[in-house]
Amino acid sequence: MAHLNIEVGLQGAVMLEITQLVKRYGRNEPVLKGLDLTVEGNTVVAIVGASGAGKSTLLRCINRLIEPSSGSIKLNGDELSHLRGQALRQARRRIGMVFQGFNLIDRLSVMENVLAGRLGYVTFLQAWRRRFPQQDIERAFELMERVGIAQYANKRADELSGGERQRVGVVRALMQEPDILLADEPTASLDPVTSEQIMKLMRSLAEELSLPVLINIHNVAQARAYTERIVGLRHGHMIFDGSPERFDKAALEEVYGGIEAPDETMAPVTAEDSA
Ligand SMILES: Nc1ncnc2c1ncn2[C@@H]1O[C@H](COP(=O)(O)OP(=O)(O)OP(=O)(O)O)[C@@H](O)[C@H]1O
Repeated sequence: MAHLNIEVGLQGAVMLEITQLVKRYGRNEPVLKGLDLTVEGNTVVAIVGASGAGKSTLLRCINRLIEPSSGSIKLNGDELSHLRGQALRQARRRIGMVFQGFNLIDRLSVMENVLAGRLGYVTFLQAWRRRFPQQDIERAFELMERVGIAQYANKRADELSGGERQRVGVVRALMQEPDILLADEPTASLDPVTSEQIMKLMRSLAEELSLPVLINIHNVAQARAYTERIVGLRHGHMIFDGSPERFDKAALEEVYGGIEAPDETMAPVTAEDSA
């Protein structure tokens, strides 16, 4: 597969800066309790933690699917946490999202699903008539070629395997020309081999497109093998932030509190895995 040489986002390194982020649902105890996180350049960051630690809440605050209770979220210096209406829609297209369940429209073709990533850029009429600019179609083919799904462009999305569907999800997110990619358990619905292929793909794309990627992931072995930085959440606090090499058994136990930390999640990082 060819490597990409597509300019995405702004010139220079992208920076996400989260300061003292708090999220409370209703009157409950906060789920995120004053989180600070800065991500730059093309770093691939794994967010790990036991179920309920606040991983999805963090990603949803960043792309503003939910409203942060307080704190600041800046993307390339622009404050996202208070945006509304048109400004929020414009900010959202700078944030690509990849989902565990792929979130494709089954009855539409792969190409139509991919072009959905451009909906934030075209007029209502263009979208309704499915008249996308030629350059969008060319970019779609280039990205589909890169991830190995160009031959399925005219197939219905529900005719593809899980791994192929997730590649469609990744391309759709990249069609937004995002400044950052967020992935919420992107491999949890896939078999182990396909999961590793998707992790490897996201890592390569981060490098090729100079895109920071934040991945919520339960599989610690994959986090260690395919990301450059691990952030561990526990009860809404960040209790680990470091390289995969530093994420040892003690760190694992601290993050997971002694639960959900089976031995196989400590599989060693190999050179081949990290390629
Ligand atoms: N919409 C909501 N309303 C109320 N509470 C919520 C809502 N969404 C999440 N929560 C609660 O917030 C806490 C953190 O949830 P979150 O989904 O962020 O955790 P997570 O680390 O992503 O877990 P998992 O790995 O199981 O997806 C949980 O206790 C959850 O029940």
